[in-house]
Amino acid sequence: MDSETQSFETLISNNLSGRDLEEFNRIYFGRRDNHEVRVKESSAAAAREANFEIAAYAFPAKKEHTRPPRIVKVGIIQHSIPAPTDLPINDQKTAILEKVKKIIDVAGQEGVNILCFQELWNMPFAFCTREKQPWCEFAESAEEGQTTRFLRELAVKYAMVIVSSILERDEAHADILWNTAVVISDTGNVIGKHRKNHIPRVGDFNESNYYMEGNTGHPVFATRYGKIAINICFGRHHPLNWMMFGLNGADIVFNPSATIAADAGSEYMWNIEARNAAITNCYFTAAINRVGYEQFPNEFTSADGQPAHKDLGLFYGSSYFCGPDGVRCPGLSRNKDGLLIGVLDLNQNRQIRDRRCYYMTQRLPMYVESLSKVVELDYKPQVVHEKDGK
Ligand SMILES: NC(=O)NCCC(=O)O
Repeated sequence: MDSETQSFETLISNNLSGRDLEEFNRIYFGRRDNHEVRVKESSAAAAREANFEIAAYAFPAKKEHTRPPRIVKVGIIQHSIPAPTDLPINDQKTAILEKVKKIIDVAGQEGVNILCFQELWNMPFAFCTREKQPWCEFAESAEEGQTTRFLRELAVKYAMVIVSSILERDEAHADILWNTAVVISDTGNVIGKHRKNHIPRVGDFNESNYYMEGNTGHPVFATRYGKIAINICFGRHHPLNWMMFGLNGADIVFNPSATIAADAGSEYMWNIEARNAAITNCYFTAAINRVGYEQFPNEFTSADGQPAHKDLGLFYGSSYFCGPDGVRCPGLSRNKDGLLIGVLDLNQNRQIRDRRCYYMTQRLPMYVESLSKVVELDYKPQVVHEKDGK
């Protein structure tokens, strides 16, 4: 699919209809009817005006006798960078904040309770360049930086929890950088932060030149609306990363990402990974990707003998939600900004756990024993060979 392809879903709906489309939906998404939820006319109008897509889907649970429903409205935003990357840093950042504020306002009007952006949403994804200047200047304090201050106000205004993935400047520790998700409460306080656990070393994703693997473990943040966690981008290839957030009690795990169609990002894997994590860990997942091309002033190479270039390739958007039963909703487009809203009944998590018993059958002690052997220097892989060719 090239950058002109609007989305996987439009490819399907342009070519299937009626019973065939229903059957496709049943087999691929997990349900015939996607449970689309109507957004307010004013939200649709604001989205048209600001040129972004808006869509909402419900993920209901069965009615229970002993617990009321736990319905949470969750919003995810994907967006392209609006300003050229050769503008002064502050101008670029202001342009992004102004653009995304229009989408946040619509999320607020829709009553979104928890909102999450794409990875490093307030800057271009410049790590492909390997240049330290000027890109390191985008870094900010997680607690007191411009972006957190900007979001605190909006969090209070809309009584919204906001998850904001930024390049963190750790002033308390010699000014080093981290790739950090900041969790801002609906009270405006910073509840805490999580630093990216798995840093890519693939293709043009040269992030390891800028920051190290995170040191915050697998925190789950207890918000007014539910327990949430953040598995930042490359961590989606690591099942144990997803697993730990589940073991710590997450209801919803966000996967703010910056990924491209080429091998390094692998668009065909995007649809599977956050979905598989939702299934195996019996929680909701929300996968969020950047959109568009980001052109940098200087050429860089990929160390693969191919010509130097100035962009990473297309960030293909396609953000989506998946429920603990593995049912997912249609994704946002591949080439347009968007706000996707999931109306999630968190009761579904326990209902699926009771039904499928994946936690009960997990065998953690067996894996603890095996893994503790694997990390030993003299580990011998458990491979059984045929004896003497007999
Ligand atoms: N941002 C990031 O970790 N990207 C790495 C490529 C990928 O696996 O998506």
